Amino acid sequence: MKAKTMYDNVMEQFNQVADRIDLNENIRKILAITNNEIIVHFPVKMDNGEVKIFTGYRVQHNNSLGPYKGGLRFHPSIDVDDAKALAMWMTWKTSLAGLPYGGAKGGLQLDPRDHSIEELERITRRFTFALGDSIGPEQDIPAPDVNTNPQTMAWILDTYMQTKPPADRSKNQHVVTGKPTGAGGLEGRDRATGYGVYLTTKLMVESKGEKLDGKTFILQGFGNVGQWASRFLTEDGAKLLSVQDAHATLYNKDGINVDDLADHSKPRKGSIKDFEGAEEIDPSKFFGLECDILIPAALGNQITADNAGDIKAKIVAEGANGPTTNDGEKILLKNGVIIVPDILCNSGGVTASYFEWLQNRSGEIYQLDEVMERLTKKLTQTFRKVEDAAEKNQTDWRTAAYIIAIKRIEEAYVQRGIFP
Ligand SMILES: NC(=O)C1=CN([C@@H]2O[C@H](COP(=O)(O)OP(=O)(O)OC[C@H]3O[C@@H](n4cnc5c(N)ncnc54)[C@H](O)[C@@H]3O)[C@@H](O)[C@H]2O)C=CC1
Ligand SMILES: O=C(O)CCC(=O)C(=O)O
Repeated sequence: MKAKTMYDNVMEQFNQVADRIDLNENIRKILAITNNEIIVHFPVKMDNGEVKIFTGYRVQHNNSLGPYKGGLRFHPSIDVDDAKALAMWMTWKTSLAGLPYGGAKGGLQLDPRDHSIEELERITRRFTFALGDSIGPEQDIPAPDVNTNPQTMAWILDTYMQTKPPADRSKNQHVVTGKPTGAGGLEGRDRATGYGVYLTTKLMVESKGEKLDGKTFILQGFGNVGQWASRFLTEDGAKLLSVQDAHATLYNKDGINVDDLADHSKPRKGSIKDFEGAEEIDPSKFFGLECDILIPAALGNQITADNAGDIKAKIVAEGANGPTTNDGEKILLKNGVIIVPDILCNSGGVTASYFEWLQNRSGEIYQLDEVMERLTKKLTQTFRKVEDAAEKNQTDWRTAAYIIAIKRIEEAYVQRGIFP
């Protein structure tokens, strides 16, 4: 049987909740489709003079609550189906967080490790040009995701601005978020997603009447999200036993030092391989390691029916988007594992992006301490909303989060008088 894709999973999740809340039939039809699926092909000259054709995607799922919002990833596996799933998750995430945004996602089918920095800049600029006014500060606002970063956002901003008349250029700073701070970015956006993973994990541990201090965790993905999440968690007393990335799986029963591992991986294009502060183990052992908390912070479809039964952790905190398949989730829930769902767990990133967008729109500059304070308040509120909905509906946390997110969109359509 063909394995389910991320899109199959997100549709199944949506349909289950739509049935459960008896979602208005017309709104159900709208939310089941993506508004726009943009595919662009464009040529770029490589360093050796050869011209290569690249394929880029931007899928805009729904904008009933505000402009489309979501990241861009550069990865060989991204295709229109993945972008559709990731865009839908963004719609639920922004709605759950109470932000004035819809959902989008996109990216380029390439491996950045195959390109020089100069090639990546030319590719990003041509991609931006090809997207044209499909993106825009009040239309669709990209942000970093897998293998993209503040530099990528700065190239997009600069290219987009050049397509506008000189007098209008500075009005377009909020066409992307996650920019470098010198180019209008927000202090704290770099750590915001990882901070949210940390905070929601801590709140979940505490809601079980326990303390984070002394808990052990294992981490998949040591990029932006994984590094910041593990830094905050270890600073608050948790112990990092194992890290897996695309290149290696590390283990140390006495704990892995996050800053040392970050210093090791930085000059190695992000790879954790050959780190001396831990032993390298067989990657297939990772999910079955003894620990209290598992944090998937890499790609989707990692926890499946094949490995969910091995998982010893009692909490799975989804830093990644869509890391758990629906079949994997059923096994986890049956085994009493609590899942902090992606649309809650990793929503610190888009919440901070909203602060960045507001900062650019208002001409203000927010300080790091006020950003972290606002982020903490907003994430805690969202966490409590999901906790209450899980209790009230006697259901798991993902279903509870979806109920809140989808009902908010339904309410918007109904109040606008479209589908009474
Ligand atoms: N950057 C952000 O602000 C946000 C990111 N996310 C999600 O978090 C996840 C990670 O994103 P970032 O940290 O930004 O990406 P990143 O590009 O900084 O890091 C990705 C990490 O995943 C690892 N990885 C890739 N393939 C793997 C594999 N097959 N097995 C194990 N590890 C693998 C890489 O080696 C790297 O350590 C993604 O699912 C992304 O959609 C969610 C919300 C916001
Ligand atoms: O910061 C943003 O706008 C979106 C980040 C993102 O792609 C995500 O939350 O999955």
